[in-house]
Amino acid sequence: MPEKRVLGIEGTAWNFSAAVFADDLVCLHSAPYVPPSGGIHPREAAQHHASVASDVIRKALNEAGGRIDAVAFSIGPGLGPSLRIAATAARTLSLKLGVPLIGVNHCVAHVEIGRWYTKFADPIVLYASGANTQVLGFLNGKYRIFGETLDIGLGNALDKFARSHDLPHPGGPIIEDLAKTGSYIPLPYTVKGMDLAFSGLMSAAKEATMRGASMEDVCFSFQETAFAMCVEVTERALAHTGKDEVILVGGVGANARLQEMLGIMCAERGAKFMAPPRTYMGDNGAMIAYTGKIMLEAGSTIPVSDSVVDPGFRSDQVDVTWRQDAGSIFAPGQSETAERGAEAAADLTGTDVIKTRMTKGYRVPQLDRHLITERTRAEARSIAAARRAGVPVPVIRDVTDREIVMEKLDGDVLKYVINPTYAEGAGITVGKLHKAGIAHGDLTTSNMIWHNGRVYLIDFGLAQITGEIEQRGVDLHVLFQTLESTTEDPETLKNAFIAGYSSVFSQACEVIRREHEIELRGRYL
Ligand SMILES: C[C@@H](O)[C@H](NC(=O)OP(=O)(O)OC[C@H]1O[C@@H](n2cnc3c(N)ncnc32)[C@H](O)[C@@H]1O)C(=O)O
Ligand SMILES: [Fe+2]
Repeated sequence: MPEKRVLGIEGTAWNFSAAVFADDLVCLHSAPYVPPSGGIHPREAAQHHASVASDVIRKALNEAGGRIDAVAFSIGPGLGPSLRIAATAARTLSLKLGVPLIGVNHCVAHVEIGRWYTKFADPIVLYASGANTQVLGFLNGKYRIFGETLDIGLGNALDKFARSHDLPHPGGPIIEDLAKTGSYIPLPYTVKGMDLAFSGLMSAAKEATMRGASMEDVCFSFQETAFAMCVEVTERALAHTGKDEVILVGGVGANARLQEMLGIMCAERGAKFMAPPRTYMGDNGAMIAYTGKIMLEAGSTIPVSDSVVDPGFRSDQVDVTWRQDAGSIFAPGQSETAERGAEAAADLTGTDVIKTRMTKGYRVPQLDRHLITERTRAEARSIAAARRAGVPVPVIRDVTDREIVMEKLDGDVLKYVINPTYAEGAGITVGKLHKAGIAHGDLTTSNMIWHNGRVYLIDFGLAQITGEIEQRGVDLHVLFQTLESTTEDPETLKNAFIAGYSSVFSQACEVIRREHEIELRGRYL
């Protein structure tokens, strides 16, 4: 049987693009919209798309020649007016040619073109684009989001900063160029568990230039800070899932420094790293054509009546019908004598645990030193405070610049053995912690140990002593995301956790409400 040929149409934002995979040839044609001034204007972008659509599509079809078996298009997420132009073109062609229609999730298409190019079967994906920044991994039929931006996408943060200095859109590539001759100045580094935030960094970058720092230095430091945040979260997802491949996709992925940093992180961990070339990195029709093709082979077509665009369509909502594998879930059991997490190594050979924070070759030395010392100190302070408040945590014996010596706990790590009883126990422990005014900052099941009938918390490296509801909400959000991305029945476990949490903490309702808000905020808007 000849290979299926699918026309893919992309038009979510700045690029109107169409492609067909025809045997070994990728017939790809694009017409980018370049705003005359300022950022992307949704209505103008849509007008641009409407004016180039038939020409771009005709070119791709002509080059491919012959039959087309289906028409695929980006159904979301993206800018409403632009999405509708591409959808209308796709519906019209599907009816005219009498072939099925396929609605492709744009984010998942970024992932799939990356998998196609790299041939990596089950990678952790850093997807960094204008509107989105997510760390994804496949598990049981869905791409799970391990971490994502809680405010704006990394590309938008770079573009907005560039625009505030009257640089043309898109700012990302210009910043990359300016950064080449810059030096490091400290800017805010925001990682909350597995999630990221960029708007504070962008504002601080603007302020730094207003105070007289050079554009080169600020661009360099903006990149170093933002990219280190992304790489850190990617490494956390690798450590948590035990996967051993990483790919980088999305427009910001074209950045050579980001590629270099991910490459260094992977080399240090013994993982494989690859990124597709620029053509397939930013928005393009080939990613829709390819994803459309594998969706067609899996039977995932839609009637025209179901082809309404969804500007808020999330990557984790997609049923990945075309992957038969389960996706690996957990790191294989670690050794009895040493454990290596994303940022620290624990020596378990003695009667105590010695936790040492590791230098990361992907970070500039100043940032590396700063993060290591800060986190070691903060961790020791928070563990001591938690202990005083009666929260189950290990006893601390000694602290240096990068080392903490603490009591060794025998027991099961919840990541491997979670059940409703343990989840309720986790709720009680976290409730006590939050009541004591401490937010953990990295509340995953890897950091919980069932010991003597209670859940003990470890790894306070990102903890904060704070009265804020927000930080507690982020804690629950990180935990719930972990349960969703790594367990079969997250709802039961969440409910058990909430029961325990509410039994010891009077502000539980307020925090749970805030967690819902945070989840909504993380969505593409
Ligand atoms: C929903 C969809 O419309 C959206 N697409 C999107 O944002 O376009 P994409 O082509 O994936 O990414 C564009 C972003 O990628 C940035 N970019 C491009 N080249 C860059 C470079 N060399 N360094 C840094 N950023 C770069 C641009 O500044 C811009 O912010 C998305 O995937 O979120
Ligand atoms: Fe995109």
